[in-house]
Amino acid sequence: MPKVLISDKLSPRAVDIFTERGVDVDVKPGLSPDELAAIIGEYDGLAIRSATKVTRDILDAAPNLKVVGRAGIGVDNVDIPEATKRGVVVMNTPFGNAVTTAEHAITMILSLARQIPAANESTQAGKWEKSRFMGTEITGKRLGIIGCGNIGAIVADRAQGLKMRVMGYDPYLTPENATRLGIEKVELDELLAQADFITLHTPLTDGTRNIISADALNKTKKGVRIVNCARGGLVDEMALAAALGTGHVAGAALDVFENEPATDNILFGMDNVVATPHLGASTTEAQEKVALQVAEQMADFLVKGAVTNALNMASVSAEEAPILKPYMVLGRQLGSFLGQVESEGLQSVSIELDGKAAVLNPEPIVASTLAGLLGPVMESVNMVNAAAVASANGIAVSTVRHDRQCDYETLLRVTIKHASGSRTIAGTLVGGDKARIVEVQHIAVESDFPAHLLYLRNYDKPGFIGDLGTLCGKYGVNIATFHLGRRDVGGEAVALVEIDGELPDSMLGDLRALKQVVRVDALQFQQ
Ligand SMILES: NC(=O)C1=CN([C@@H]2O[C@H](COP(=O)(O)OP(=O)(O)OC[C@H]3O[C@@H](n4cnc5c(N)ncnc54)[C@H](O)[C@@H]3O)[C@@H](O)[C@H]2O)C=CC1
Ligand SMILES: O=C(O)C(=O)COP(=O)(O)O
Repeated sequence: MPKVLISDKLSPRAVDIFTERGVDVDVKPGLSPDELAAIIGEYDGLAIRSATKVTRDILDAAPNLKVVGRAGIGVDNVDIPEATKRGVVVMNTPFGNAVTTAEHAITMILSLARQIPAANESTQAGKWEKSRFMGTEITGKRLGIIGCGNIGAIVADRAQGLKMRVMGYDPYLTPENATRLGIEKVELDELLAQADFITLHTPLTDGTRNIISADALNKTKKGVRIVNCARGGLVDEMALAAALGTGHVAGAALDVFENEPATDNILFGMDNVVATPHLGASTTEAQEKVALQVAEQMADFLVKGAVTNALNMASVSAEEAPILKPYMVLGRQLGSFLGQVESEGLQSVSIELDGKAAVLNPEPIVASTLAGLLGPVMESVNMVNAAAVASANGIAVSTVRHDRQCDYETLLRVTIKHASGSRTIAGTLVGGDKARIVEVQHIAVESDFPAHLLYLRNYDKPGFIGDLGTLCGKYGVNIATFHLGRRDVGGEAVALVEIDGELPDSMLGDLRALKQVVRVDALQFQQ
């Protein structure tokens, strides 16, 4: 039974879902990095929020880890490139807390406009400072949204309800979507120059880090108010503190900080700052949704092979997973055949899909084929990282889905080009789910993918089968099945010989010495 660790505070619904779906689960929030590293080795899955940092060190200590599930949106606390290298799927729940976070941003805008937190504190202290807390109306004010994705779009909708004029900066926002969302699409400088309120809703990436820098703040309108419910690193905190100090920025509301937990920060204690402890996603409703969703996604992956909302792998739905599985196995075995025969100097691989295979989601089939192909040569290659490993090694990958008449209900052909030539193999599914070779080097020959298979290239000359049989007898190797194919009479031929057990090394030399034999490979296939 797969085993998952929940290392942050998740709704208990997650535990119920894991258990119902056949996954063992331990709940240990608040572990230090060392404590997590000490136990992560025993788990197949890790469910987190933003507190757990899934660093390279944690991944190094997690040889059995297959999936990291983020109950939430931002995954900047996960080293995704390192996870991908190790074949660990990283998934998030991209929608579950979006509404709640957008509501927090709107709350922050209103809190700033009317100085609610400071007014509350003063009033409860018995001061009644009515004239100190003069506010600003938001109706008709310009709201600049940086990042108009899920959350930004919801903020735009709610802000329009409050009669704000909304403009947005997002390089990936199409003019059509901007019109649909009622957002005036502008460049960053224009937004900075015109907005009365600026709210940030981008992920933290190299492209967005410090997007609100000292320079950007210099371009803003005097009296601007800034809201950040996205990620701490988006705003240069020193520059913001300086701009608040001079009064150029009238107020800032921050849910997220450069260093979290933020127990000490240059912005704390300033009059015009509202701060919350990364509460954007913290409502009962949102936490139920993300916990339930992450547990469903992780359990479906670990138990059924379904991939949903993965950031480093193509999606495979729970319905698709059982349909795709035999095709993925066929791809893996065909890839493995070629990878075992030709491991050096791979330049390109082409994967052709015919018949039923051509109408399926090709990405998982291609990923599985690449994993089979590269597995014999490179350590720790799997479906998650195979495409990245191929690309990192300069291997060009192409996929062709044929829409044509085909002799087989399904045909998958894998062709590799390498330093000294090319190789190709094709296979089908017998009875809908049993992988079978039907061609090697364009020579028709049929075989399953048994645990031990001898692949011989020979010349079609009398005596070959007798010599092979004699050698098998001499070494005590039992032949289970024997398949022959040839290009033409007396010409190039292929033999695929299933044997019971491993081929003795010394027999390989004797086989290669047979006069009709061009090459021999002893192949093994995962069953
Ligand atoms: N405070 C909290 O508790 C929460 C914070 N978040 C944060 O909010 C962020 C946004 O979440 P979603 O809207 O769901 O993500 P999303 O992926 O739907 O939207 C992000 C948008 O940012 C845009 N973007 C990317 N680079 C940009 C750039 N350089 N300039 C302007 N726009 C850029 C993208 O095109 C995209 O439209 C998350 O990445 C997460 O860090 C999310 C949930 C809760
Ligand atoms: O979903 C996100 O990106 C968040 O920032 C929410 O963080 P949390 O799950 O509350 O630690």
